[in-house]
Amino acid sequence: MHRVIPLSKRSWPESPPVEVMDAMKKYFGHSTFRPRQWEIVREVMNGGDVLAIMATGYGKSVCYQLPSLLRGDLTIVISPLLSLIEDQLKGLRLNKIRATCITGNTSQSEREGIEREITSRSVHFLYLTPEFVQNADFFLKRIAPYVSMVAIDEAHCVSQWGHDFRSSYRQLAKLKQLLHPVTFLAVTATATRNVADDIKESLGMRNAKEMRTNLNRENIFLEVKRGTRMIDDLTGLLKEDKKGRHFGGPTIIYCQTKEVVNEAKETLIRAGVRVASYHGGMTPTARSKTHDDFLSDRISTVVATIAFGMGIDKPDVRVVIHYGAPKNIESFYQEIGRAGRDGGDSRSIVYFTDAQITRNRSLVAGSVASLSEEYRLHSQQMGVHMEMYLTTLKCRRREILSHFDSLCSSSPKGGCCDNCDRLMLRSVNEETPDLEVSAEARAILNVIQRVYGGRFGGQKAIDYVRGMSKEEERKRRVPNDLKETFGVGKKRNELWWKDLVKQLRMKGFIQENKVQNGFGMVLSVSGEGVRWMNGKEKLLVSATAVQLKKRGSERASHSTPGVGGAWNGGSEKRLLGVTRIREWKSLSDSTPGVLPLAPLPTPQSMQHRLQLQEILFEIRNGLATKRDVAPFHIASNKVIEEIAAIVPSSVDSIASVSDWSEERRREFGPDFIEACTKFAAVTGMSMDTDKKSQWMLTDEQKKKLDQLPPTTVSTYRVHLQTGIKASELATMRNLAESTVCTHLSYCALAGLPLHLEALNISRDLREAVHEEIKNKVGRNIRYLKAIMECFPEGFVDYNKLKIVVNILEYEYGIEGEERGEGKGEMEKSQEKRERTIELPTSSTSNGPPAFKKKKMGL
Ligand SMILES: Nc1ncnc2c1ncn2[C@@H]1O[C@H](COP(=O)(O)OP(=O)(O)OP(=O)(O)O)[C@@H](O)[C@H]1O
Repeated sequence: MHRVIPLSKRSWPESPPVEVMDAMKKYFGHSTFRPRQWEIVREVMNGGDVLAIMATGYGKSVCYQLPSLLRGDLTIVISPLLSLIEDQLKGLRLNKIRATCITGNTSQSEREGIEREITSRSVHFLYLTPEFVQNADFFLKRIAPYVSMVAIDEAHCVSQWGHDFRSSYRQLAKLKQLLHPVTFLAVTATATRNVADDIKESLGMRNAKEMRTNLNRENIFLEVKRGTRMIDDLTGLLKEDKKGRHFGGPTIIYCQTKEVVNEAKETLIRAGVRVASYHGGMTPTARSKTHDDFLSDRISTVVATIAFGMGIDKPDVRVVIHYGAPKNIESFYQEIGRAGRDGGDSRSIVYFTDAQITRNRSLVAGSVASLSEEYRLHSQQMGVHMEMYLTTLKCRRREILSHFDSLCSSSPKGGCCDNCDRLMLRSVNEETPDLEVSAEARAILNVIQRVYGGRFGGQKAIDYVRGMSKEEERKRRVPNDLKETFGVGKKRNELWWKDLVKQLRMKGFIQENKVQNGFGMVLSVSGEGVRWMNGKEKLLVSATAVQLKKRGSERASHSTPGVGGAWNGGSEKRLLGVTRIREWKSLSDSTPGVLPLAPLPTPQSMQHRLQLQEILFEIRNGLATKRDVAPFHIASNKVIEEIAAIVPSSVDSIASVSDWSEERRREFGPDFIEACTKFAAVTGMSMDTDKKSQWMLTDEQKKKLDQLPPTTVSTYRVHLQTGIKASELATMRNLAESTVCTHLSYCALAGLPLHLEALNISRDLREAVHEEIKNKVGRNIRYLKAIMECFPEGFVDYNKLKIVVNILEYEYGIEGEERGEGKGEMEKSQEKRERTIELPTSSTSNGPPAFKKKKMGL
């Protein structure tokens, strides 16, 4: 054990000192902190309580484990699930860190043993369930002198505002008294303003610092599809290779009921997928087998109810499918957050039907009926945001992020969602415009509330404003002002009004209430709706397809700049002119500024690298079985890929592998080194290739690369090192060819050099595209389709076109940006471009999709 430094005796500096960085490298293998991690660690080590709201898979464990490792004292970790606790303990023990747990299954004698370990200061982490804490006052008082911190994982469970309320979490505040003095660190990925305030209040940490990271999980691509037949929907996503049929990597499929779980499992078994199920109707042993088989890659897919939510800690889940409309946006964010915790590209796909949305609404209305108004509205809001996510034609990512932070300051980037992709590949601006509906909204709200008294569904109110004869009788019985409302909306069709009612419900102006002792729901106007009705504020909604139909002439003109929700900059994005302001350099150009690359690997050496990777994966899996842990506990996929690239011959050359702790490197490194040495002897592969020596970029180029999303960086790294074709690159990255080409187009826009020959992009093609842009589309490069239509079929495809257009944008600049003549001006223009990459302004596929800060309410 380390020496114990009493809590108050040391003040930790703003930048992590060397000993902290050494511990980070030693225990976690990380060379840097992610933003806010050190701030959080520092604050709790200086004795302050913290509520940390960090994206799923961001690295909360570092925050609550590092303090005890540095100070050599004891942290109690409260964790909601036994499976999570077991996973954490396995990971810590492999690092030779003393950690233990007490759960309902711990015997009295085991508890006494643990207490002895604590009092002899030979344990760093004690994991407890909140249920255990409820009845353990005497035990906790006895160990109090040894505890310096309490970490509360999944802290949103404290709050009734949240999606996963656990009453036992509310008892945790007593730990402050029982263990006094003690620091609290509460961590969660899902806390809105209300939830955050409630957590602090309920845990008695009113003075806690609240620290938030960006919640955007940009490595998860978001897609939504209409559900059809299960067999078609699910099997249509399958891929086949030597590992059999799978969804492109470890996959979780969430279903709403265990019946659907079983049906999906049977469907996939018949399709040849290695799959198992997980739901509340199974025995704990059967559930635990599914969990273990999934962690150990014996099965590729788990079909589960949401019971499989927080408990899964597998870093390389590539796909999360929701088969059926999810109920609320907060649980949904947690569930899709199971994907891509290793930072790799991942997908979230939802299949839904309208009937499922209606059923969910009815369930929520039923379950919240007994709650107070504020909780009821919040619960309904979580459902409304989910519905908006499913049905929006705009960016889905923004829809999620704005639920947690209405002032969200993150700007979604490329590889974002199906809607952004759709909007990229268009020939005119098809962004849905905002529509002013103040008069119509006031009319229908008035009718719902005053004509029908909140006792009917929406149909009667719609018929009333449309002046339908079946509701005429009603007109005679209402005050005069309401008589006039009869028929005011007859110019709009029924679907138009239905969409408006839905929009008002989504805005929170209309509330749905379940019919008592019956089926269906009735509508009333919420307090917020009444406030708006009585005010003078205008109401803008994002027009639906039906609402647009009525506005044919307006529709043609809605490509006017400025109209169009989140999308930036109207319909035009014109190349500056015909003179290059700077030259974009290919890797084959021997122009100064691009350093020569190390010789590119031959196809044979690439083949060898892949073979070695497979051998190393096998070794890892063998070690995991022997140790009864999951393969990722031994080494992550990324670590294996790095080792296969280095081909180490000694412990020294394995030292540069990142995110691999010292203890793991020491213990498992020799097995991998031995395999590499044998393989190199047979194949003649060169050994000890320092991965860094393959980075031939200038410092300035590296800086630009750092500003791009991590998935783009990974694609670029492989492209740079291998110079292989886009199709091969896609296979290697396990991505679609269009995705890797989009990544490369971002690099081109950032001025980073590419292997253009490998991508089959000639100078002639670049010039031909430039000519057409100048002559036929008025230098407007916003819509790729319009450019594509200038060429005969088959001349160029979208993948090449998006790269070429971005090269041209880099070389010629964009109207409205400064055009520099001298060096200083050029640099200014360059700086501006760098900002563009951070906060992209393009809405076509020639750059990451753009989001207008103002429109996002940023
Ligand atoms: N500073 C860092 N540098 C590199 N990788 C990091 C860093 N911090 C954490 N990670 C990696 O991030 C991944 C997720 O970490 P961790 O399990 O702590 O996430 P989490 O926030 O608890 O996730 P969840 O919300 O899903 O429970 C791990 O693979 C971890 O190694």
